[in-house]
Amino acid sequence: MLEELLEDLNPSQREAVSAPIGPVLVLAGAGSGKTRVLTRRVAWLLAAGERPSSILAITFTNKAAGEMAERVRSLVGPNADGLWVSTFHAACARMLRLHPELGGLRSGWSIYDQDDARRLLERTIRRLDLDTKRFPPRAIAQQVSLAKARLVDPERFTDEAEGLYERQVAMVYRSYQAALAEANAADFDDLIGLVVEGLATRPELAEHWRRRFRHVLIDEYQDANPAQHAFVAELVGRSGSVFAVGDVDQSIYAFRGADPSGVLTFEERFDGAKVVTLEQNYRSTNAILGLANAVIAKNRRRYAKHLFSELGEGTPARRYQATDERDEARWVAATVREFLQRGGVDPSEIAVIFRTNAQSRPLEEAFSEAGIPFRVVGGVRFYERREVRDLLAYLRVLANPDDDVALARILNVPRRGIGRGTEEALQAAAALRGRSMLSLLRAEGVEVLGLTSRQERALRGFVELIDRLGALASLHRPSELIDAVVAETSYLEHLNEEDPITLEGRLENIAELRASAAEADDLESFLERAALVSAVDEVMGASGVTLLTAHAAKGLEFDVVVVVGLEEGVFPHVRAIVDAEAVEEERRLFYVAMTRARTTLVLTSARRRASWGEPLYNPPSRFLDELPADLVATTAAPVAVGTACAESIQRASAVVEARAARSEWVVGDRVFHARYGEGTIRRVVPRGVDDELVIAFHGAGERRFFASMVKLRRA
Ligand SMILES: Nc1ncnc2c1ncn2[C@@H]1O[C@H](COP(=O)(O)OP(=O)(O)OP(=O)(O)O)[C@@H](O)[C@H]1O
Ligand SMILES: [Mg+2]
Repeated sequence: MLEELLEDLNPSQREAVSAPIGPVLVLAGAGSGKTRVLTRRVAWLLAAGERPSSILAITFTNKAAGEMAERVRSLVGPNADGLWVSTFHAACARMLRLHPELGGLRSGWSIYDQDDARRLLERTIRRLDLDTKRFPPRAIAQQVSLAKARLVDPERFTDEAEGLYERQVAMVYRSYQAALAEANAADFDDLIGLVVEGLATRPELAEHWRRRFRHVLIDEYQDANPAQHAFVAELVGRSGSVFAVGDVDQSIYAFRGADPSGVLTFEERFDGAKVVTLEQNYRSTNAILGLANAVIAKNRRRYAKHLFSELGEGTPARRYQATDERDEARWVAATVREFLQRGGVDPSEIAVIFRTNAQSRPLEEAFSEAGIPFRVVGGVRFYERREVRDLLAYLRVLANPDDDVALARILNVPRRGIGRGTEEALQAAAALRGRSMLSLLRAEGVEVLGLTSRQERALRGFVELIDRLGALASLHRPSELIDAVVAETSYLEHLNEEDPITLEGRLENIAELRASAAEADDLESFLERAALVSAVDEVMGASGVTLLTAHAAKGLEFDVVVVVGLEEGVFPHVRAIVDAEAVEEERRLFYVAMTRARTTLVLTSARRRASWGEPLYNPPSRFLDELPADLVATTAAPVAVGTACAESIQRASAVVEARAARSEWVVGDRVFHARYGEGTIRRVVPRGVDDELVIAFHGAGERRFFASMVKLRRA
């Protein structure tokens, strides 16, 4: 069994996987099998007789966690139950869920995501009579978050504050923490910070968790921040079983407080650490590696390493210089179309990577025009849609009556005559008495607010509504609770009144929320999952070309990668170009983007780019100059390519139309999909020249595909 787990690994990978229990660091470049080695180590520990429940494996996204858990299960079978594979945040949230007192919380506590946190900060700033123009909530949120990443609490922040402005920020930070505590809530950064503090100050609980997690494994270690390092240290101590894998060249979160030096100081942090390096890349061709290595070599702050690949020389990167961002997007769409049609590449094997989210819009338009299925990662995310947030806010109040941010959101949604004046009176009275809004109303009645009788009636009606729903909360499953909220509040009528045109889409979202709630055992675990899903988690699953930022692309791999917008001021980002260190982080980001590609790399830029005011004429990115000329093939003049593209788009559309016209599938057909297995066609929705198929798979739930792109058999 143990031997089997080492079979398809190279000698260095084996050495890492089978290292004696104790601190191990695997330092290696992109695509060298770090994630694979980490997964294998988990399986190896299990095969060596360690209990699954003694293992905590940390991944960068919830999605990666799910995949890793699945891979471990396929390696060792069902005895992986009890194993925790999750992000730092999700692991800490779960610990706090089991032991709220570890973080000074009460049971039923809420997680505040970035949007909630910003709202609460805004309220705090106003309450302190500060100007939200001088103290923009978004910027203050960033500062508070950076402080928490370094475990700097309000006291230390105050001590370190210089000048009036910083002292005022410190004051905001302090009141914000107080407001969080009052609401029995923790923001994202607190999840880590509270656990670290708890482990350091509550010996009995610390003892429990140290005994529980004998082995901690961490992927993407270079992007852990000091709070996360402290968390690991609290759990495993100086000589415990910690297995970290990382690549300093892929450190891209310094701007959020990540501390890549943690990788370099691993040997100081842990006694008797074993360090393994990997040199063979199993992902990319030598052409792609040559390009990536040449670029990253320009960074001064790094440890040089060699990467080689046995996947052949490969083809040079294709390079295209567009006239503007529309031309760029169209050329990319046409090129992608060619890969799909002639190259036979699966759409899910193609990624278009950009520096900032806003760059996706012209690409989305061009892809739609060309009839290419695509998905955008990190657009308006599911859990950020209004109707989804509204319903979640109801559930949150039911789980945690002190959750004031959620309460404020639904106080007058749907409209029930509770105006701004009432809300402000309620907030002020609650703040004055140091309790949450709902608990104040329940304890002292609506009369304490000195409102008109009409306002009182509206507010009383609201409390009764929450009490009615609250009575159901303990008896019903989360999905049924959603139904009850929708029914009791006449929420659908409210949506219809607001905007009948978007109603259908919103209903679909509610149905999706309901479906995802149906998978959860209880309200709290459902709310926890909803709060922790990140943009990156929405990467995989559906078919279609993936459009995503370089940050979101970390850890993933695709056959074809197109990196767009390679211009000074775009990539590297305009905020970075004046600062040598920031440029190095941008270069690492470009390195991450390029090394996602297995066989084909395409690099584009635009001469002119629309912006808020005047169009920008940015010179090509300095990174392009750093590429070895023999590994780049500049494509023909735009005009010629343009014509070729137009033809190929026409050809492609004809194919799509022909296929759609056949309308092969009808609702109720039973089908077989290579990846998801057997399923039934639930809906066929016309989308332009193509049909969208909604298929319910027995094993994999509901998935959507474009009829012309998905390969199905009749089952
Ligand atoms: N010994 C091996 N034999 C065959 N394939 C391998 C081997 N090691 C790794 N691979 C494959 O190489 C690819 C890259 O591996 P993996 O994703 O683990 O690399 P990584 O170092 O984590 O990359 P990144 O730095 O981008 O996160 C994967 O498809 C993996 O399955
Ligand atoms: Mg990896």
